[in-house]
Amino acid sequence: MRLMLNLFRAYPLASFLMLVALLLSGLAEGLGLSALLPVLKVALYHNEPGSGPQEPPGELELMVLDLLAWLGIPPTLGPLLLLIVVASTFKALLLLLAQRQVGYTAAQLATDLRLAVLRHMMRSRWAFFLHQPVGKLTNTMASEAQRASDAYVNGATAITFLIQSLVYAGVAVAVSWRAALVSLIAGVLIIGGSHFLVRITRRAGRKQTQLMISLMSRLTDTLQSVKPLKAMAREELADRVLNLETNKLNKALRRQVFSAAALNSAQDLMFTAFIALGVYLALEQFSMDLATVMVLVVALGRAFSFLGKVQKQYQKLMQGESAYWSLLDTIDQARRAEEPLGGGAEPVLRQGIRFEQVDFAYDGHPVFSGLDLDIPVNSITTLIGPSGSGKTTIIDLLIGLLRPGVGEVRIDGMALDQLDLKAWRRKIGYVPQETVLLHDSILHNVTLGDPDIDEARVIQALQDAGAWEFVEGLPEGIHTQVGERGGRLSGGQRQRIAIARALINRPQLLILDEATSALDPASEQAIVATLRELRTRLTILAISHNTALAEAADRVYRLEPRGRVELQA
Ligand SMILES: Nc1ncnc2c1ncn2[C@@H]1O[C@H](COP(=O)(O)OP(=O)(O)OP(=O)(O)O)[C@@H](O)[C@H]1O
Repeated sequence: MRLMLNLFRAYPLASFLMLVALLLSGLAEGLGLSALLPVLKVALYHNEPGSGPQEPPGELELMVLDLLAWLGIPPTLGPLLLLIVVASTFKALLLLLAQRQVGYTAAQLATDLRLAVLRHMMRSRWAFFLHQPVGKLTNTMASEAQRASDAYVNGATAITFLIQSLVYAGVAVAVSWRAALVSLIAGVLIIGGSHFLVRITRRAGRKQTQLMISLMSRLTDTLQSVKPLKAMAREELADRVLNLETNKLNKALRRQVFSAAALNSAQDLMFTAFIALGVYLALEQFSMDLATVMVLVVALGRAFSFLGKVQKQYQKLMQGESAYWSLLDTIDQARRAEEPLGGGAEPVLRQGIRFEQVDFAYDGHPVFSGLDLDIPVNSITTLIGPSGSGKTTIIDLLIGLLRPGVGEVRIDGMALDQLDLKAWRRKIGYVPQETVLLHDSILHNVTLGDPDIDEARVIQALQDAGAWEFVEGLPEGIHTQVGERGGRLSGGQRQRIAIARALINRPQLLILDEATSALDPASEQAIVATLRELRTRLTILAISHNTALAEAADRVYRLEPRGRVELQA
């Protein structure tokens, strides 16, 4: 129920409207039911209501008769039945209104949660983001957000049923408070007795949330490495890894389904047995009036039935609740890891970039100490060096994704910490080591969906990246779909699209992290020629294992293991 309170606070107006509609619909339902007693008396005794042979009219009956008198309607069968129909219509309309509100809020909740996860993850520190398994994030956004939204619907439905149950119990109290009190105690005992089944579901729900996170992480990892698995005929490895997780998940699901079914059967049985006993005692032992007993059976029967439904909805709420808390926890962790975005000064790059006595370590493992580096504007600087020597780390420090432990990265003399980091990043065109294209057209892959970029600019960027020649030759040109992760293009073609993507926003600094590694010598030469031309208008920093980029560079820094850096040219 903590979840419902949380959500009521998050969506106060929607929740208030829902509750008002539910309460009014409950009142309308109660009114309809209250008219049942006089109707039965008229039908059973063919007489005026209130003049039955057995008992003087009760309070409830008098209340309905007073209402009819006030409305100027005669208390005969026709108007009484009409009153029931009108009250039911009101109830149905108000319930529909409340449920529509619940539906809107639930959909809004799922969207808000998904956006919050995405937004906070995007704003988090790079080191934090690197530790997040992709599968966990997809699971959070797809499955957990949906389960949390379903849990809200279950909670709201439980409240609807609870109100309806209270209305029926209220009518029963008005008819005979003694019978109602005994029934209430029995109801509480039945609900309390079967509550252990709800607890089983809650535990199974928590287990399901944990297992789904782990399963989805493994699944995405596996799907990303299908090619080597297939190439080496080792698909069954994936099967084995996933089998264990899915079996555990199956067990949790089985427990959930069984406890839900057990609750259903146990409740039905106990409620029916109790009502049968009640009818027997009322008619045989206490010689109660038949019409009164019939109304009591209807009112208490429905009150019990709704109370049972409250418990079942609560059980479902428990299933989904853990997904909501897990999702909030993910959001909270990302929020606490929010990346500081610098001091706010406008960055200017007219002279150059300088690393001054930079020390950097990953979790206590030093990569550099006292690193000095100069990257002058309008030139090509290339970093070379063995794998693991720290080339990518230098780039991450320059982008501001990582912070130096000691020393400064300066842009035109200004420390990166003092700059508006986002404004600095907007000046950068970045081509990563592993090119991942989106499952969309070449146009979309270059613009990344920015509607302000026109086709002419895309073609220019493709020309600058040396990609236009092959794109022009494709049947649908820039509208060609590249397939999943760009699978319909060759490695070199994908890299050139990625370079065009980096150039599209006319950056001042172009960073290429081994971006030409998949190119054949001719394509690489073409790119190098392009970079030489671009050098007149932008600053280029490249990591390369290939000689062509090193030869074209104005400066080459060779990185050695243990953080030594040598300027070669
Ligand atoms: N996120 C990380 N957490 C911990 N250690 C890391 C992390 N990223 C890199 N390292 C370590 O830091 C060192 C430098 O890594 P970096 O990726 O900068 O090297 P690189 O020169 O770019 O290598 P390559 O040429 O293979 O891409 C390596 O020893 C690496 O193991």
